[in-house]
Amino acid sequence: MEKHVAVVGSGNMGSCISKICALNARSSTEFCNEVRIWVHEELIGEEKLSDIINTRHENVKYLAGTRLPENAIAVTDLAELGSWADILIFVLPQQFLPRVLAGLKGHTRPGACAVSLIKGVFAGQEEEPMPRGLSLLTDLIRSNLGMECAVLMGANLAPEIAKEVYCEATLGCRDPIRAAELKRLFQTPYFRISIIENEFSVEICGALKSIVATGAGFCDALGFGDNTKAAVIRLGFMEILRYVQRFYGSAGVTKRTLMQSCGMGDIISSCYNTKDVKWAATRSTMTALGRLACTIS
Ligand SMILES: NC(=O)C1=CN([C@@H]2O[C@H](COP(=O)(O)OP(=O)(O)OC[C@H]3O[C@@H](n4cnc5c(N)ncnc54)[C@H](O)[C@@H]3O)[C@@H](O)[C@H]2O)C=CC1
Ligand SMILES: O=C(CO)COP(=O)(O)O
Repeated sequence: MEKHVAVVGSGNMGSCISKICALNARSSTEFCNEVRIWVHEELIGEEKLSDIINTRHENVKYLAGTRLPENAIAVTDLAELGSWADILIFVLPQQFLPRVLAGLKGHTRPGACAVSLIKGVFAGQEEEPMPRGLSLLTDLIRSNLGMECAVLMGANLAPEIAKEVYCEATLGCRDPIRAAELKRLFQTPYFRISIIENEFSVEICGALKSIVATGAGFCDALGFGDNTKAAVIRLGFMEILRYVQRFYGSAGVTKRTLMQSCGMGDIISSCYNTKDVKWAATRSTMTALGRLACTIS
């Protein structure tokens, strides 16, 4: 039976991965030709974004200039999507995940699985019906939807993937048969997938690299050069290693994972060109942090 593939999220990266999956599905007998993308509906002028994607085959807001395959179909009903999909690929900013999971809960197919591309951790607040404190985003997906969840992380700047410029990604998946299936869904000549069995290790790398990228952005804001930034990257990398050994030693995060695209690769690209580094590098961020430091001291 052909598997139904759904991408939950239609931003920069969601559109890129939809394009990849739709092209791979088109030339495969393993996956259903139609790949559905869940769009958080918004108006672009007078037109709905989902209508624009389905008629012009371009996500004009989040990935303008890239043609999406015609078998990538935008949808807006989460429950209907959940009831249809065998593989749910989550790729949306983490703050929206709880609401999206609530919309999918109770509307999933038996035997369906998930893959998360979302980088970060969930910080639960008291008033939310979610766990308090820090949780892995994949644990939220597993516990809310009752399905296995793999991860796909790497040095994967969406605008470059959209131009089909070579990059690598790491698939964290403990089940070797599912890992091979997902690799067939995601891999292209310009998007090369390596498999690591330890899902947790891949996910935690994607979460922690943002802290290092923020440090690299502060270097930019302070006018430090590339030597200092290289030191921040090296020290940040060592700190990630120490952090995971100290807090998750038994979870088996190894240097092998850290040397993959999800580790070393993502830290390098993120310290030069992500929203994290750009945010940290702005003068207003530095001014706000300076004020905060004065308040604390
Ligand atoms: N695994 C990987 O290698 C990569 C992962 N990412 C991750 O993918 C995630 C998504 O990033 P992008 O696609 O760049 O996002 P983006 O910043 O381009 O797009 C924002 C998305 O949020 C949606 N949105 C806005 N308001 C919403 C709401 N109230 N509810 C639900 N959705 C809403 C928008 O429709 C849009 O799809 C992030 O967590 C990012 O870290 C990004 C690049 C590579
Ligand atoms: O992790 C990322 C790319 O690898 C995400 O980058 P942005 O946050 O700039 O979208």
